[in-house]
Amino acid sequence: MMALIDLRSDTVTHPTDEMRRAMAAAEVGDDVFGEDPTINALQERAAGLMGQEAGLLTASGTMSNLIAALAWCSRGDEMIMGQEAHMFWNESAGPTALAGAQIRLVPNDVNGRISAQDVAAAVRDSSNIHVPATTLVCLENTHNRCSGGVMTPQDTREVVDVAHAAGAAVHLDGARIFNAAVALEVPASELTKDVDDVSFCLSKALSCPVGSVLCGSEEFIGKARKWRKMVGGGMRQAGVLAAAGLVALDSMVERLADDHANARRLAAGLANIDGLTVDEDGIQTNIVIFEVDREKVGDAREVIAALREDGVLVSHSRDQALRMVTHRHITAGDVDEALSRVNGTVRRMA
Ligand SMILES: Cc1ncc(COP(=O)(O)O)c(CN[C@H](C(=O)O)[C@H](C)O)c1O
Repeated sequence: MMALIDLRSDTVTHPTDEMRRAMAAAEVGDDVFGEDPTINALQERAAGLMGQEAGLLTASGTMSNLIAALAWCSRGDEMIMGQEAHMFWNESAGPTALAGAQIRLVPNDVNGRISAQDVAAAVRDSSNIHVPATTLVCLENTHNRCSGGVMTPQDTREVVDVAHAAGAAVHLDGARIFNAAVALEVPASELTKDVDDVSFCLSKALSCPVGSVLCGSEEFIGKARKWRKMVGGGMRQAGVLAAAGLVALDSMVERLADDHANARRLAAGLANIDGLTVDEDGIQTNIVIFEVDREKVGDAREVIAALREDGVLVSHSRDQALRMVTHRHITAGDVDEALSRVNGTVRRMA
């Protein structure tokens, strides 16, 4: 039985042995009372890395993003985000359904950035009784549906300045913020200190089993903690999870460069397969989105099924586009083997 090569997402990563040891040994307490010492240590460490005052452990990136919408938006407000945002495509309309905020989409560029000009043009004049107030602008760095593209500190500051001038807060969906920091060779805080709050995922490329950390001002985190409780996110002895997060922040950030090198290797190989199209120069981090020629190869979802038969797991991005994501379980050798299998699959289908 050939070993599966799982390139669906970096969410498939398993905790390291060091994480498991730390989880078993973690000091714990009741976090609803704020008494779990390991969670408190993680939240403090995370806030420092983000250049923010405080942090809050959440169950997922989706929960973090929802809590940010609940904390910043009132019912009937409007929040701006990119048309390819994860918060728009993959979070079950939570910000609208539960925060009661209308979503206003602006264009993402090829790297997933939204421009200060487009945000300025989208901000509403709520002095008009017909018009909702724009109270939140959401950024995403790196960008999932835009091939892991990164925003620089300058890109971020330009949008923050426009949002603040309009009286709106800025939430950064930083699920993969450490991938951006490593790709840009800057401290993560350079990408996060100017926004009003930021969430990053422990459970993706950092390889923890669960969790994200939402960071912001003391005042914001105080509100966020109550919203988290309301959505059922209050936790008890979750220091066993936070312990993995502390190990991740110590040992799993620098190695992200390996994932980025493997993503570039993957893209270079895919570019050489007739019937597939990929923007090799656009690969900045660990996500590779590529197009499948419908006439030459077939329907994208049929290709996913055929690749699974040949031992390669990939995810669907949009239309004829598929997505591969590198992570700690994927070596350069796995990339080469996956490319060989993909080539065989594509030739079999053509
Ligand atoms: C930018 C961004 N923000 C938020 C989330 C949500 O994180 P979780 O709720 O899965 O922890 C994700 C997860 N992304 C997952 C993936 O990439 O496989 C799926 C698509 O939901 C994300 O990519």
